Amino acid sequence: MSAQSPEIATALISFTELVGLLQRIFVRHGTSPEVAAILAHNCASAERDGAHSHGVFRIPGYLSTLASGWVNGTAVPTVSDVASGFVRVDAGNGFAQPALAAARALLVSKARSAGIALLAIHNSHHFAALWPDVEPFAEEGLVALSVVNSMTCVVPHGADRPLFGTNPIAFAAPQADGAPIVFDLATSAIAHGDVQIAARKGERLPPGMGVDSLGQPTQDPKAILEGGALLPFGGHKGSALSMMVELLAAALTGGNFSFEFSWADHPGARTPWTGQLLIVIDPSKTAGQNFAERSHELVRQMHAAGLRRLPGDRRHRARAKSLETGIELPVQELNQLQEWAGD
Ligand SMILES: NC(=O)C1=CN([C@@H]2O[C@H](COP(=O)(O)OP(=O)(O)OC[C@H]3O[C@@H](n4cnc5c(N)ncnc54)[C@H](OP(=O)(O)O)[C@@H]3O)[C@@H](O)[C@H]2O)C=CC1
Ligand SMILES: O=C(O)C1=NCCCC1
Repeated sequence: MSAQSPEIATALISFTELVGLLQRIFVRHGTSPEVAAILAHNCASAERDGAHSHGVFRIPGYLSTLASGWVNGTAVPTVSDVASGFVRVDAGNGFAQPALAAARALLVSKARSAGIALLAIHNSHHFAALWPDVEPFAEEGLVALSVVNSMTCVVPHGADRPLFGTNPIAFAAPQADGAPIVFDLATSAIAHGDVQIAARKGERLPPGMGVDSLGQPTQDPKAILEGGALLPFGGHKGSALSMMVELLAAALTGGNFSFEFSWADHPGARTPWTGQLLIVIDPSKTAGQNFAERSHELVRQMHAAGLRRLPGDRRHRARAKSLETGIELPVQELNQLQEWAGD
């Protein structure tokens, strides 16, 4: 997540301008205006927060995927109110974020009345950071947890070949007198996007991230991308969490496991066709209005214990800077975006 290197010419663009630019790109490449608005906001938010592996870096992957016919950019999600605390969405082979948007009001009203509600999305593609899916719930005083599975590229701990996806887990909780507490982490030692960025920059990875095509440990990102694989974070522990993500995001939703789809017939396709699960809790039903105070107290004690950085702090710093001065993009990248938008 490093800043742009000084020798690359950069330009500044406001968050609103970037959202508009990305929106025009998506529409021009085959999405509906509604889908474009959601994806553009998501992608620009990642760039604004310095989450570069899931910001504008992802645009070529979105466009080649749309061009391949693998994903339906105009899909209209089908929301089913299946049980008191359970909402199901068929994303119609479209993106996961519009499916979440379509079910959001029902999910929140169920969580507020029952105390907890679950959203199961299937037949969906998630190509983005996961924190934008949970953070807004915490801004409304709710606790949210989400998991999504991706594509086979991680060797389960103790196995011989890749099976799991990079399978992130994101969590958000409200905090009194502070931004929501949010973390979002891949269950692989490193996100696939960061391996691609390292390969593009010609950088080596730290040890313990992946293996080459012969299963030997490697720090070369290209060896991981070209026939190699990633490892779970924390050995058997991350592997167990990744397995849990496969179960919750795929088996429980009706989506594909990370190993159950293939891009072979759709050259250019990059988006995982899987599932996503969200659990939303209204803490006022369990801990009373006290929850946000309690989470603040935890943060206070963590700081008192010497903690300098909480998950989310780096993003919030990047966000504040982006909103103050604009989002910094390499000029070449900005020109390319404008060309794709037909500007
Ligand atoms: N859609 C998909 O299928 C997939 C998406 N992804 C996305 O990739 C992104 C990157 O994932 P990943 O590489 O695992 O993320 P990181 O390892 O960069 O960060 C994971 C979490 O830990 C926090 N953190 C990082 N360093 C520290 C530190 N020193 N002290 C305290 N907290 C820290 C981060 O906060 P902060 O953000 O503030 O740095 C973040 O919440 C995620 O947004 C994820 O959703 C990953 C896999 C698949
Ligand atoms: O960075 C990753 O890992 C992924 N991001 C988007 C979807 C595929 C996996």
